[in-house]
Amino acid sequence: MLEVTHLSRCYGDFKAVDGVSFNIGKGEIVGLLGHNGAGKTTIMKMLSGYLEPDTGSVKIDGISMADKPKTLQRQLGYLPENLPVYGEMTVADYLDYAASLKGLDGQEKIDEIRRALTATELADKLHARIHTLSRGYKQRVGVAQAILGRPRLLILDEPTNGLDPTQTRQMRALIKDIAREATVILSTHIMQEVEALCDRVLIIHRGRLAVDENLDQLRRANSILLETSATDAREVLGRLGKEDGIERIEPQKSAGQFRILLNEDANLRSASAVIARTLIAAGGELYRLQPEQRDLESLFRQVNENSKDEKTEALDNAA
Ligand SMILES: Nc1ncnc2c1ncn2[C@@H]1O[C@H](COP(=O)(O)OP(=O)(O)OP(=O)(O)O)[C@@H](O)[C@H]1O
Repeated sequence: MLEVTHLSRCYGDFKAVDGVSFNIGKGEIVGLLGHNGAGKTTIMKMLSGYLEPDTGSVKIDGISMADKPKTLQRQLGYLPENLPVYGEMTVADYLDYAASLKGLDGQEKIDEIRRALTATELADKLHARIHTLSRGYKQRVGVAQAILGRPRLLILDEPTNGLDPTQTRQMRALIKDIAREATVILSTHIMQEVEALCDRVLIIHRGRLAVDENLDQLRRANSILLETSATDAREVLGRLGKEDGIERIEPQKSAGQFRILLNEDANLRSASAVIARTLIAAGGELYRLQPEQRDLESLFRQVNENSKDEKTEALDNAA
């Protein structure tokens, strides 16, 4: 549905986005995660056609943003990082204006504004001027304008930024609901946000795509933590091999603790059973045998550690 190829963008000499490519399928909710300044907003501005890339392309269903920006912009909804700027306008006037920009008119425009107001629970603020609204309500106005015209692609830049816990919960429920009809890409630097909402995560690090991972796959454990009295467990388990699902055994810092990496297609339960049986048969006591949980946090840490290693290597090479 969305096809992003080798997207790059500089501000002066500084490369904010560097060769980013990914595809997003229909109905996916994808989280763009990264530290402050990683390049998320710059990517989202290019996806929505508000900023031209220096190189690379953005295509929706094969149509290029560079060739048909107006056509594509009418099919997408964009919640920018900064909230609606027309503070003097009432919510009703602003949504009317935003709907016109999307090419809506007549009864269709009225129906769409009504739908957006209901979805964002804004009906009682219809005649309020935007600058008098709380941050959470302003954010809802931003989302309401983004969903006008039932966009097939929704681009949300930090949708829960500045919201209180109740508003955050409501906003997440709203996004999930919208995603039943549309593809959603949202940026955040909050890992829980991605965990709560997304099917897939793209981690941006210094303008580059460092990780593109399906969250279900990430959660699926593919390693086991073992603690045993058998300090020679490595040798004992060394008799097991790939046919038992075992890829590699890594001793940990403490004696008797091991990390066992399984083959990609290994069955966790049968591999655990084989490990337990083998150790006990060799006279070892088993204190702990548990799947290792891989999560976003460890992935995020890994990205930063890899980048530190690369920096150290570069410095070593330069010396
Ligand atoms: N208009 C601009 N002129 C110069 N530099 C810019 C401009 N916009 C962004 N940058 C720089 O580009 C880099 C990426 O910025 P961007 O806003 O895309 O990051 P981000 O991941 O969205 O950050 P945050 O999480 O803080 O919103 C940053 O170093 C930022 O200072």
